[in-house]
Amino acid sequence: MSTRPWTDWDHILKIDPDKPLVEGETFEDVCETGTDAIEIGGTLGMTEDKMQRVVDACAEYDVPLFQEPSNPSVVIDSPALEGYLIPTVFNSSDPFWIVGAHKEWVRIENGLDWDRTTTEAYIVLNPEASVAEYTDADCDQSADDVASYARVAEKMFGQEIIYLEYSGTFGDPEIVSAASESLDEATLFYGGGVHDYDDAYEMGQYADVVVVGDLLHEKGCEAVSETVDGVKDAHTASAPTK
Ligand SMILES: CC(C)=CCC/C(C)=C/CC/C(C)=C/CC/C(C)=C/COP(=O)(O)OP(=O)(O)O
Ligand SMILES: O=P(O)(O)OC[C@@H](O)CO
Ligand SMILES: [Mg+2]
Repeated sequence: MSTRPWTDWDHILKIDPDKPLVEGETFEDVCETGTDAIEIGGTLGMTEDKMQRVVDACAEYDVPLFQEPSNPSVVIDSPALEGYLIPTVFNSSDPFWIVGAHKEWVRIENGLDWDRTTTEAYIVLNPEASVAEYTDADCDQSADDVASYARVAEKMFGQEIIYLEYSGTFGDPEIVSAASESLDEATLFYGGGVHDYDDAYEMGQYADVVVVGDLLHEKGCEAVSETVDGVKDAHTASAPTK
């Protein structure tokens, strides 16, 4: 993996292996949406088999593939994967989701290929999302709290990726803006409820990378491509920043 490829990304498409594509669309279409990278992962219903099927279906196209496992048992070892983005949930009330699952993974598997493995420092902010329930996240966080978590993740824990996760709902741009201002070098991912060009443009003004998930499964590839345009236009309009 080239070093820190996410520093060049604007957009990630997250494929949930537990959800079908829109009827008539193929993984080739998915790989041609213009996204910079594909993350494969979801919270519920994950299995190694489902992960493997998506990786295999995308393997022959050019877009870089990353697995984002929601627990150690679904990690797959595949040469088609450019790397592994391993969540750690900073605002989880259960240390298992901050460092415990990771310890178990390393204890049992010794991790994988460290050169291809990076953590994502999640701050989970939609209490209705499965990921919030799954990780017992405390989502009641002000802009100041989120900005401080982000800064702690970067400055004290050396995290390269900070991920504001609103999975399923559009987040608060003021919170995303505050997090963005609190970071120096780390890459800020934003994900949640991005459904069209304007949503992507709005969050793209603050986030380095906008992550789009459900839209692929609900509306399809053309809608996803519009979100790619939205975030890229936002970044062009505000360049040069970082
Ligand atoms: C140590 C290893 C290998 C794994 C543990 C990794 C951790 C801490 C996972 C915590 C959960 C998490 C942050 C999963 C990432 C994927 C994600 C946020 C998917 C989106 O989830 P939702 O949209 O809430 O779920 P559904 O779409 O499945 O309903
Ligand atoms: O599914 P959506 O709401 O687009 O969220 C994207 C991603 O952040 C989910 O992990
Ligand atoms: Mg989801």
